[in-house]
Amino acid sequence: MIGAFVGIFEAQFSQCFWAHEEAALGLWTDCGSSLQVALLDMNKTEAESLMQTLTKQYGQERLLFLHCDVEQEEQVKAAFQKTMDTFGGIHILCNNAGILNESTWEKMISVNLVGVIRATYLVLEHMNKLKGGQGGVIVNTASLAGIGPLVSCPVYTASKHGVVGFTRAMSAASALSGYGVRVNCLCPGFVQTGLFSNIPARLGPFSHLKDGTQLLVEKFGIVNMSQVVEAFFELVTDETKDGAALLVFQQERKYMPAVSVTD
Ligand SMILES: NC(=O)c1ccc[n+]([C@@H]2O[C@H](COP(=O)([O-])OP(=O)(O)OC[C@H]3O[C@@H](n4cnc5c(N)ncnc54)[C@H](O)[C@@H]3O)[C@@H](O)[C@H]2O)c1
Ligand SMILES: CCCCC[C@H](O)CC\C=C/C=C/C=C/[C@@H](O)[C@@H](O)CCCC(=O)O
Repeated sequence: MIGAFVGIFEAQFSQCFWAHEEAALGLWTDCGSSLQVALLDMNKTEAESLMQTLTKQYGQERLLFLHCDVEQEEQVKAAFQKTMDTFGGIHILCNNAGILNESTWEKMISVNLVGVIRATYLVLEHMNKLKGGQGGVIVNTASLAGIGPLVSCPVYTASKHGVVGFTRAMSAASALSGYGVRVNCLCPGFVQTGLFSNIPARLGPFSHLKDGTQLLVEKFGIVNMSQVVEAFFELVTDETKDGAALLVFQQERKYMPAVSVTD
């Protein structure tokens, strides 16, 4: 799991993650009797606090924290190899790392989109059945802004549209190639996390559009983190879901049908 500390996954991690353990373990024959988790993130401070909590609940042998910057190929490669060496396999990858700052838009593309592509290609070296892997599932955290434009965040919107498009194409490429790896994406609405704080400062040249964004927040409301984690597990455990974009609203979650140019 990448970028899973502060924010969406951190708060609900233990309650939801282990509640779905049996369903997740049932997907692969080589998983052993318990779910093991590698938490990769560049935020070591937050990691240490979460790891202490999880270790008390689930034991050190099932958890691994690895400092990893998704912008750095060698760090991602090393983190996946360490995970393989420690746990013997990788069956689920969640590409969750993401940032929002329209002033540093190249970095946002590098983390939010290029980082997802990089981690996907590197994990396939271990997951892909054609390379000796056991298959698996990849869930990329996109956003509702990956489906419809968030006017005040044009490049964030582009990065998330890219994640949705990459997910759908990678899913089809994997299926047609026989990799045995499903690829889905999560599209949550607004969630109260670090990324959602101090919004005007994050809008850069579009800070004058902050009021419109606030109206959108009031219109859509705030999604609870547990709703996002539950949606994540639906994409992991439902083997019929491949190339899916699951939208998570405050009151419901629903799938966004793929659009074809011949529709
Ligand atoms: N908060 C929302 O309203 C919302 C809604 C929809 C989607 N999302 C997406 O959810 C994901 C998680 O964001 P969040 O809201 O929890 O924000 P957050 O800032 O609380 O968490 C983001 C996590 O990603 C990590 N990260 C950032 N850059 C990284 C890098 N280069 N390498 C490795 N880790 C890195 C951070 O350390 C942090 O742990 C992001 O992809 C975000 O775009 C957020
Ligand atoms: C500034 C906060 C950024 C948070 C980014 C997160 O990824 C959450 C994005 C959440 C919602 C995005 C909604 C986008 C909606 C638009 O595409 C458009 O459909 C809105 C039209 C609404 C209306 O009818 O007025």
